[in-house]
Amino acid sequence: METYSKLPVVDFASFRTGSAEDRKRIALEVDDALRTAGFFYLRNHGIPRPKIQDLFEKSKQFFNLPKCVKEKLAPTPKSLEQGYFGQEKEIVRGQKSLKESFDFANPDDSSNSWPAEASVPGFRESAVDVHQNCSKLISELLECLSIALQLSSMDSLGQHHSGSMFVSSLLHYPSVATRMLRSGESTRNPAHSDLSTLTLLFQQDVGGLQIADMTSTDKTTSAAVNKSATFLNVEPRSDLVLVNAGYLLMRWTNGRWKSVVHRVSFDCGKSMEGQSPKSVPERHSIAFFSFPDAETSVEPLGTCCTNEVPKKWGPLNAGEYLRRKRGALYP
Ligand SMILES: O=C(O)CCC(=O)C(=O)O
Ligand SMILES: [Fe+2]
Repeated sequence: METYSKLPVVDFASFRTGSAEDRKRIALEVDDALRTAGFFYLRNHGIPRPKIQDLFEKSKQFFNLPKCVKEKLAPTPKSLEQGYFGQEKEIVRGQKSLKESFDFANPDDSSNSWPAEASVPGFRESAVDVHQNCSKLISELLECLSIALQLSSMDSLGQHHSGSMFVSSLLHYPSVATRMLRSGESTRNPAHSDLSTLTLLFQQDVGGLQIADMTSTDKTTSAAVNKSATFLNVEPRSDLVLVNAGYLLMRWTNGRWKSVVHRVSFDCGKSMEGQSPKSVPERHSIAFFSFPDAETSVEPLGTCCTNEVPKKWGPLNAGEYLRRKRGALYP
């Protein structure tokens, strides 16, 4: 039987309350985790668990609504990334993913579309509350990253993240026949790396997330990594939040921090005992993606460029990059 791999666990408690040395130590731990695994679990992240559990409950009620009700919330061309995405709507390298999601942005964003209050009472309130808590955690994490990168407060990463481009995504992977996933006929979430600077991921007790061991391959594109790398099974931890670096943060740090390819399949790390081997149980997760403000020019930071590792990329306009990438994902 396969097992779960060990991911770094960083305790964030003393980042808020500790001394300057405590903050520096935590920044170094995060730096190390992002240089190696690209992913880490955060303990004492400060978001109350009941709030997350409540949103998982509301999310389940939402996905249980009739398809025709959910589809009324499909994004319009104007609100490209917000609303309901039905199963098989996302196409990556010609492969359809067996998942549905509901995405929303900054609570003030007029392009958000919400279900009628009576259909899932308290859904919007719970979602906005968690979104705001995640935004606050992102600000603290960016402060921590800026310490690791030795950036002055004027140049800190937080300066470019007002929250106007943050997106929350409620995800549901319905139960599916095991054979469909094993044969590669279908996928739950195809191998990809995130576009974000940082991503937060909340899980319950159904796993399935797999992360590429980037030391096992010399490939870099998601498709090639998917074929050639060893994938590590992530143990789902409902008490911790999973944090990872996306493409924009990798580019900003001149490759110092890895944007690691990952995918969702069935939970290989879990004993199949007591489960029906014919199907894999449904999985719910909540992802929060932080992006820099649209006008930001993302260019490798001076503190990340050396003679040994010269600047690898030129400037990239964050807003244009996102528009281009999202347009390709949801044609
Ligand atoms: O649902 C998950 O566990 C992962 C989701 C993910 O990787 C994504 O939406 O980018
Ligand atoms: Fe992802």
